[in-house]
Amino acid sequence: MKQRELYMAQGLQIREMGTVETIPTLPCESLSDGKNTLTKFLEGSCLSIVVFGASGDLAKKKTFPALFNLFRQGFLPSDRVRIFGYGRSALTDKGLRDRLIGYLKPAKTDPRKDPSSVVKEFLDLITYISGLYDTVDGYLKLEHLISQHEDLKSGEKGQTRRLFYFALPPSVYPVVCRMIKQHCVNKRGWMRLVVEKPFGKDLASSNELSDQLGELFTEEEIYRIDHYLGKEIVQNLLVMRFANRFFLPLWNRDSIDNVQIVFKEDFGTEGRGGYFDDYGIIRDIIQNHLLQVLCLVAMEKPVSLNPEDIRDEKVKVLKAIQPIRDDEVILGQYDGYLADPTVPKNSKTPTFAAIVLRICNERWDGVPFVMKAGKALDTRKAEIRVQFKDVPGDIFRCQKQGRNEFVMRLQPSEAMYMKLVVKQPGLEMAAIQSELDLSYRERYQDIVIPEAYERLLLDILCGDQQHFVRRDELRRAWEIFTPLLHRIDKGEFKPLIYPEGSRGPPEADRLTEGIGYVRTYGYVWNPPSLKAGM
Ligand SMILES: NC(=O)C1=CN([C@@H]2O[C@H](COP(=O)(O)OP(=O)(O)OC[C@H]3O[C@@H](n4cnc5c(N)ncnc54)[C@H](OP(=O)(O)O)[C@@H]3O)[C@@H](O)[C@H]2O)C=CC1
Ligand SMILES: O=C1O[C@H](COP(=O)(O)O)[C@@H](O)[C@H](O)[C@H]1O
Repeated sequence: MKQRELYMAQGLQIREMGTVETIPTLPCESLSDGKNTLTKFLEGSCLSIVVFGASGDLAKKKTFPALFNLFRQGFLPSDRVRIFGYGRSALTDKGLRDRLIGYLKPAKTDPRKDPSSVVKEFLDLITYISGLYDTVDGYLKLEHLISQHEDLKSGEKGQTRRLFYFALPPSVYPVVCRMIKQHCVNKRGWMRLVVEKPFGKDLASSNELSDQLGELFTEEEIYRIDHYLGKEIVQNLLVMRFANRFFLPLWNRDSIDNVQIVFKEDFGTEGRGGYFDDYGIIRDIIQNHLLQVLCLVAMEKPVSLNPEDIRDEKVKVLKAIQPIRDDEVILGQYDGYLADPTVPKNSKTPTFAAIVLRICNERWDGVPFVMKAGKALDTRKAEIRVQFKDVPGDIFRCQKQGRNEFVMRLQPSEAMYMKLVVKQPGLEMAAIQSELDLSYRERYQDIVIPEAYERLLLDILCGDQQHFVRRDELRRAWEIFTPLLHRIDKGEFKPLIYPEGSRGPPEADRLTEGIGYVRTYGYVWNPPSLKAGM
């Protein structure tokens, strides 16, 4: 059972006419076929979680905090779970725990009296193993400690579960996989491997990595994590699109003019310049996070909620994407990027890109999808903006007001809102633009939205691969971008320099206007959820 099912079990909080009322929810089928229930999950056998690269940035900022959140909600019972951090760094258990403590935030609503005791209980579950990735010793020690834990909790013959999380640079994946296969295979239950993006640098390297992993482990054992698939609004796309009658006839080329999928960060590479410069914004954000979002925006209705049926539909969208046109690519690099000491002085790596993707199928032919991502821009946000066509026979002359738009804001402050034209209140018969707003912070005041990693880790424990990238999806995603990436790598496209804190190169705005996007002028809506302190 997932957090959403827990909410259902508890009864939704609804607010009406200023009152708060709890209504029992109607019996509701699990949102995903074959998903394990909480009972089944909690009754599960003993669990060992191994975090490779435990000393690193991702581990401390995302992996361990997500595990902590699952722990404090009761998903990782301390009588069955042990967490092993593994890395080359010479750390002790205490050394690792001290590193993590500042990143573990007990929720204000935690039922336990002393939040620091929850943190301590969690930290006590962690053992650190210092070892190399390519030699046997560390893995033998790891296997010994896991087996010891399993024997203690499950007896010598009981079922066990092993989860290996790769918070590591992908270059190390193959050797770690080989070592796990040789020394740490679970002979008494399942084992699952979680690998982080980037899965390769281009089609060839990604295929090679997939082959290397595929020789050792089955597709069912490999979870390619893309944390955008764990974000609330991204998970809502499927429900929003296919459970609402009024979207069904509109969601196509007849009504939609263009779609923008945008990622902006208001800070630069911040010490990750060494990694970033090798990859650039297309490999870091567009080829994975934004493309996954595009799939969910554009795919056909799957025949069921079975993860394979959903991923089949995503692959079909990817297969229908046309080669990228040179005149539909704008690259940028922020002024100041080269000042990062970890970035080579003559780097031409793009920190900004706007790219038009075109899907050649019956639903989307002629509708441009603009993928825009950049670092060191004017704001931090990620959103999907669907712009509708002009109303034919415009008797109110409302086209001057701007077009209908449906915006899904992934962050900050999750929201979905519709920009539409209404009568200006008053005596005059005038049309003005307004909005219908579902700001999550206002609407779901008592609900804490889970972090993406927390949700995805729970999916892994439940064996649900719906929100993970399948091998054929990955291959097709690289096929789309590899020709462009190779030409960028050869220096055939030069990034335009843009000031830090700006919207990016003005050429990108001209590109979006060129493909038909009409900006709304004279009216800026400031959603309440953004005013409230983000
Ligand atoms: N940081 C982030 O915000 C995000 C990261 N990712 C992905 O997660 C993975 C880990 O990222 P992150 O934690 O930032 O990476 P780090 O650079 O912090 O590396 C993690 C750990 O891996 C070990 N390591 C680093 N370089 C090497 C190397 N060349 N050979 C062997 N071991 C090495 C180090 O541990 P030790 O020396 O102790 O062994 C290090 O602490 C990467 O694939 C990254 O792309 C994905 C999304 C976001
Ligand atoms: O994968 C990555 O994502 C982060 C942005 O994640 P978000 O959840 O904060 O939107 C980005 O900063 C990083 O460069 C990239 O590797």
